[in-house]
Amino acid sequence: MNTLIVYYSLEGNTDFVAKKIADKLQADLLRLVPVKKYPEKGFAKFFWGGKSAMMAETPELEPYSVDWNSYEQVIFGFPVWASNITPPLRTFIRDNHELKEKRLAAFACQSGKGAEQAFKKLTDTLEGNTLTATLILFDPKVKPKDENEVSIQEFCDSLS
Ligand SMILES: Cc1cc2nc3c(=O)[nH]c(=O)nc-3n(C[C@H](O)[C@H](O)[C@H](O)COP(=O)(O)O)c2cc1C
Repeated sequence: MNTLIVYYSLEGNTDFVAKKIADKLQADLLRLVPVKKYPEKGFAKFFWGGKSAMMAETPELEPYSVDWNSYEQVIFGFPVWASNITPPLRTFIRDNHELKEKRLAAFACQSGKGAEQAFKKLTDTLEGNTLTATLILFDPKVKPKDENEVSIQEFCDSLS
């Protein structure tokens, strides 16, 4: 199934997983980049990112293009922020109503908890569409584990 992986990553964990999934499924990658970058370090990172997620902001994105006729399936990837999806993904979903017609799945990276809640909030943005599969990983780039490889493979198997 022709698949597009749409993701945002601040610190590389989601990017790490997105590339693994793309490799296994022969999927294309679209990394979302906000025009105004989020701080990457210290208190400012948690403060501005957390606030933006809690307020369900929709930041402007750097230009991208998607040929929607080419894809039957879209996989969203995001880091959990304040038990929510990351704002750049919210912008993408708002701007691409073609998603209503696609098979959708999602994976989330987190350091503690909140992914289940974030998936519920993600589903709320999907105009009645649902997620066929979800995957949660714990800081997979900085804390690599064999079990992550297994769960990534199972996720991909359930989608192909
Ligand atoms: C602003 C902000 C808010 C976060 N909120 C949560 C949270 O609610 N729950 C959690 O488990 N991790 C939280 N994290 C940690 C990230 O979700 C986690 O480190 C993730 O693996 C980072 O992915 P990335 O490297 O692709 O950015 C937060 C990180 C940031 C920067």
